[in-house]
Amino acid sequence: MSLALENVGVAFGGFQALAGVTLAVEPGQVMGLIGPNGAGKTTCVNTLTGFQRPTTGRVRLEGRDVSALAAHGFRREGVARTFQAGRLFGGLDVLDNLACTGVGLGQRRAAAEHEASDILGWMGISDLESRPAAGLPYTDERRVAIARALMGAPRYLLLDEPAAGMSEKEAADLADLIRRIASERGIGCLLIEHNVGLVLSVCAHVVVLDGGRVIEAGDRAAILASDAVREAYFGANVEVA
Ligand SMILES: Nc1ncnc2c1ncn2[C@@H]1O[C@H](COP(=O)(O)OP(=O)(O)OP(=O)(O)O)[C@@H](O)[C@H]1O
Repeated sequence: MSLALENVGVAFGGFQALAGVTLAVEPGQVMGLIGPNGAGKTTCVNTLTGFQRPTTGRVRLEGRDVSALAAHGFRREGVARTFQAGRLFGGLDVLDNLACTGVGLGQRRAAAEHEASDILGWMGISDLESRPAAGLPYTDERRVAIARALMGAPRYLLLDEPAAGMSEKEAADLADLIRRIASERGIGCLLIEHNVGLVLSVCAHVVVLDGGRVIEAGDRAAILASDAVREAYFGANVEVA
């Protein structure tokens, strides 16, 4: 069981954003995806969620070829994501932001509200229920976007830079939440982050992209020991403590 890219290439005109990328997100685990600016991380997430079609290769969900599925099809099949910007409905309160997603997934309104309330409670942010989304502080907006992605019990959750702009304490709390999403809800998570320390603290397995290619994959120790990773981030011949 996995959500996987199989030898995927993505070209934008003549520009090859991804080339021969193979990776798999497994249920109940948090996988990290790191790499310098422009490495192709967001393009990977877009391809794994139907926002971008692969030019070559395949996207597989539990073994099925879903390369041609549209984004709403991925969501209905249990693949949820968050965006770099929260993308909440500013005019609605927090509960309705979640409930709308449930209704969009085919739930009745009352069931959607019930699930929304449960998720906010599970995350410890029930106090936000009736707050208008437009007025939320940045960190709360991020947390609500994650809560909304949990509607409909997805099997996979792809998080695109969820800790951007957070303090160290807020990022540590977020790390705890992501661990709980995987361990308590059994969801397979893919975490894209510029905060490499956060990724290494949360993820058992990390994939490193550079120039649209996978240059390293492995556990924390393998990533820290990799010359290819050091070179991609800091240039050749730089010692990193
Ligand atoms: N729609 C597009 N059209 C043309 N080029 C694109 C498009 N989307 C992404 N690219 C290019 O593809 C490359 C990979 O972009 P992507 O956003 O996936 O990288 P990233 O690793 O997420 O970068 P960052 O860390 O800066 O967000 C970049 O050079 C980017 O400019």
